[in-house]
Amino acid sequence: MTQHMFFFLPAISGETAPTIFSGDKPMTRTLSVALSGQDLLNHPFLNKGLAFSSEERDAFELHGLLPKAVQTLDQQVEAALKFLDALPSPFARHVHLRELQDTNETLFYALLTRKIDAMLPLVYTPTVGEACQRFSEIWRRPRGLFLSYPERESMEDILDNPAYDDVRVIVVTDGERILGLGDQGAGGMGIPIGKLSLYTTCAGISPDQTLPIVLDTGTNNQDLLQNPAYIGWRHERVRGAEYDAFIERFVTAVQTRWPHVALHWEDFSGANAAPILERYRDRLCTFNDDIQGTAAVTTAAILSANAAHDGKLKDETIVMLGAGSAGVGIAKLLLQVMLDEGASEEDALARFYMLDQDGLLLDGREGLTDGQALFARKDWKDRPTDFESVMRECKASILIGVSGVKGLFTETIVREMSKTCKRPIIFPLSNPTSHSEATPEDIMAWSDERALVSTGSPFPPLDLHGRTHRVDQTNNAYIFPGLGLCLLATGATRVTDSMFMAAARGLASLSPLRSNPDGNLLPPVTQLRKVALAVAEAAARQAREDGVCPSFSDDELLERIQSLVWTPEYCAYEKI
Ligand SMILES: NC(=O)c1ccc[n+]([C@@H]2O[C@H](COP(=O)([O-])OP(=O)(O)OC[C@H]3O[C@@H](n4cnc5c(N)ncnc54)[C@H](O)[C@@H]3O)[C@@H](O)[C@H]2O)c1
Ligand SMILES: O=C(O)C[C@H](O)C(=O)O
Ligand SMILES: [Mg+2]
Repeated sequence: MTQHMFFFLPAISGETAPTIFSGDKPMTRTLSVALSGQDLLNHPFLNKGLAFSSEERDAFELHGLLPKAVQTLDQQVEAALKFLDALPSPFARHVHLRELQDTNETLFYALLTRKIDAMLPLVYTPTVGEACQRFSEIWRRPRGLFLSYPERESMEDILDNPAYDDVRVIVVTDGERILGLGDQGAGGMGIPIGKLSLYTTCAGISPDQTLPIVLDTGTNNQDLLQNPAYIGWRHERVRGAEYDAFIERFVTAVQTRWPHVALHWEDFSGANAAPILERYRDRLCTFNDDIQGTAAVTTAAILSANAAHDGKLKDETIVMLGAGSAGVGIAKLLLQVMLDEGASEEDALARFYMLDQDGLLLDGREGLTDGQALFARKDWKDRPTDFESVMRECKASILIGVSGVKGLFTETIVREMSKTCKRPIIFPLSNPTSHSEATPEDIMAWSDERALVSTGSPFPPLDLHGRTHRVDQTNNAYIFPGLGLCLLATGATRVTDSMFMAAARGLASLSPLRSNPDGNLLPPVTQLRKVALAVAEAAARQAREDGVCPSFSDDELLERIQSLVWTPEYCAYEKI
């Protein structure tokens, strides 16, 4: 395979995977490259476009293939920004950025790392949602793997391709619950691609060590099934034992091919996400981002709010609107915080009110999962279970929206909550923007500007008391890149819940609110690199404590984390 060429430097130490750069600054290194001509230009990881020097153009037979000008990476970044600016919509910018990613990854990541606040909403939430919905229109060239049910017998052969020898982290989806947009079938591929571009942008994981995968087990989205241009397997979703066997085959194949890989599950339906996590979490190094990553970032934001007024979580009353992967995941981690604060399990559970589309979860309701049953109320007999009534009666101080439904946090709800709570914590976390339970602007107006608001998708800043206030984005992007970095650096064999708790506390320690009473709950997205390093370090210490990785010293941990960080800069090439 042309992609498997000799462009890596030797591993830096021990089991650490090969990296091109070390530390946060690029080292002026020379890379030995075997490709030349069109093959070199077609290799997104090696292509430099007009940045090939004239000596390199001699050595790699590039004359004639490139126009005469030689540009620097800075000039390329400037030109790309100008071009992006002129495009008519975020979607058009997403499509152009994806093209850049597929043709020149160094330039793509230089743009992302230098302009992360502007680029994040384009390559990730919310624009990635539209990209998934329109994936059949924008699919241009292969990136990652589509493993379809009808081709399951070839799965192992597909993974065997030497092009994937260096893969260390996989993000996999089956596309059934893409953000709040439902079943997007094979179009769900936009999500693993977007998540992995954050592993590189925020945590510096080298792009050639990442692999996005869609398990194409069909779709029940009628629009896709009837769309002649649909790129996926035109078939209703495979369910039950056949689905489980397909997932089992996939996990076994992954484990055989890459025994030390970190496997990240994303955007599976509520019915499949938790059972898959439970089935595999003790078998390999794996986690579910919607359950565990979301729990950690939400816990971090709430711990930050509590710390600001010396409060304890065990004294709060929490309403969770949405009882799926995210809702149950968040509630479980918050419950653990209360237990750590010294609450009894009974007292702590009494602090939770969890609702789904059928209202408050009550003990004995049929069809509850184990996670939901834990939070089902035992004390609510013969009382109304609809959201408004529950809010009226329970006097919530924290309201979290993970329902995927726009507008459920109404004026009545927010005003009701603000009557009994001085600083209501209100987090409409559903994505994308169009599915948010409320806008920050409305919440602030309805709470007389007293609420602590945070959303899942990016929102414009607020004008509060004459000051501009950034809206926090409580999104698992604050956790998974750093967690992935921790897994690669430590070689952890398992991912424990306490590693997510440590990640949450590590993130909370960076809260601007700690030093400024008017500050935000979370650092800005411009600091996601710093955040990823802090999360990686906190999770790595916990991994060591939990005995799921060797007992590295603190210095060794830090060194291993830092040595993995890849920086998007060109290096010089010499011909093999
Ligand atoms: N901010 C983040 O980092 C983050 C992370 C994960 C998920 N999310 C968002 O959270 C939402 C849910 O994700 P999930 O993985 O938990 O999905 P899920 O399908 O597992 O769960 C959705 C839950 O919402 C409930 N629900 C649906 N309609 C409702 C209604 N009208 N009233 C009350 N509850 C209702 C469902 O019954 C279910 O319990 C999505 O929009 C997703 O984008 C955000
Ligand atoms: O993808 C995101 O922006 C966060 C989360 O994983 C989601 O499913 O909404
Ligand atoms: Mg998700």
